Amino acid sequence: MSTPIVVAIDGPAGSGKSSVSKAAARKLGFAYLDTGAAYRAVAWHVLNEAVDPSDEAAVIESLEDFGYVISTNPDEYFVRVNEEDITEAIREPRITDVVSKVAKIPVVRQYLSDLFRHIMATTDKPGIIAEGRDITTVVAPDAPARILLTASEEARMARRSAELPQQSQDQTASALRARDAADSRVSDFMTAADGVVTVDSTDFSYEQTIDAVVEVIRSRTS
Ligand SMILES: Nc1ncnc2c1ncn2[C@@H]1O[C@H](COP(=O)(O)OP(=O)(O)O)[C@@H](O)[C@H]1O
Ligand SMILES: Nc1ccn([C@@H]2O[C@H](COP(=O)(O)OP(=O)(O)O)[C@@H](O)[C@H]2O)c(=O)n1
Repeated sequence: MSTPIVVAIDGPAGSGKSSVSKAAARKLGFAYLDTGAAYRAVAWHVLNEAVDPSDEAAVIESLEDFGYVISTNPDEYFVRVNEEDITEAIREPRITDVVSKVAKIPVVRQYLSDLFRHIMATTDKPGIIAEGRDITTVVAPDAPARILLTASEEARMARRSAELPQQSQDQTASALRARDAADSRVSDFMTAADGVVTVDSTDFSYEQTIDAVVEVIRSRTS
């Protein structure tokens, strides 16, 4: 079988990476890899084992029984750890609040980046869209299509608030700001690296953003 086409998409929280990548993958018949889900799953696993997410050695040790499975089918998305379905649980604020702590540990990043490269190389689809914070720069810097998906802070906060009606807008905004600040100390996902195409979705509708991303992918891979 021929080598799959890899599409790398990075950007800050709420820019639309997950929803747009999933929709673009559907349109192109590609697989979809949500890399943030793996960092969230590590955070879930650590809390589930009553490990302190700030204790780097203990977090690293917890990787020994991290039985992680993610679906790359955009029509049937699920995330499991040791056979427990945690698709919904990893979106809870208690996970979002600590995920940056485990994501800044270099051994965790190396472990997950190797896993992502393996998933990308072994997909049975003609291509795979992988999205996160460091896919265009670290995980797949040689991908033929690399996109930085951005949106103004205001737009991103409004979108995330709409998804989290149980939290006040202020709570959602300050959590998002704090996470972006912590994450940007680890990866630069606010400026496009050389060869990375920026798609700014601030003034686009959701459908327009999908079309813009699909257009970049088509132009870079045909
Ligand atoms: N123009 C747009 N582009 C991308 N997403 C949009 C747009 N307008 C509204 N949205 C909504 O904003 C949310 C973005 O969330 P998500 O895809 O999880 O972003 P990220 O993965 O970057 O955190 C989704 O619910 C999406 O439907
Ligand atoms: N490639 C990636 C993807 C996510 N992450 C981490 O994982 C967290 C969750 O990522 P996510 O993509 O689910 O976040 P959202 O932007 O969807 O809220 C981020 O806040 C980062 O700490 C990372 O470090 N590198």
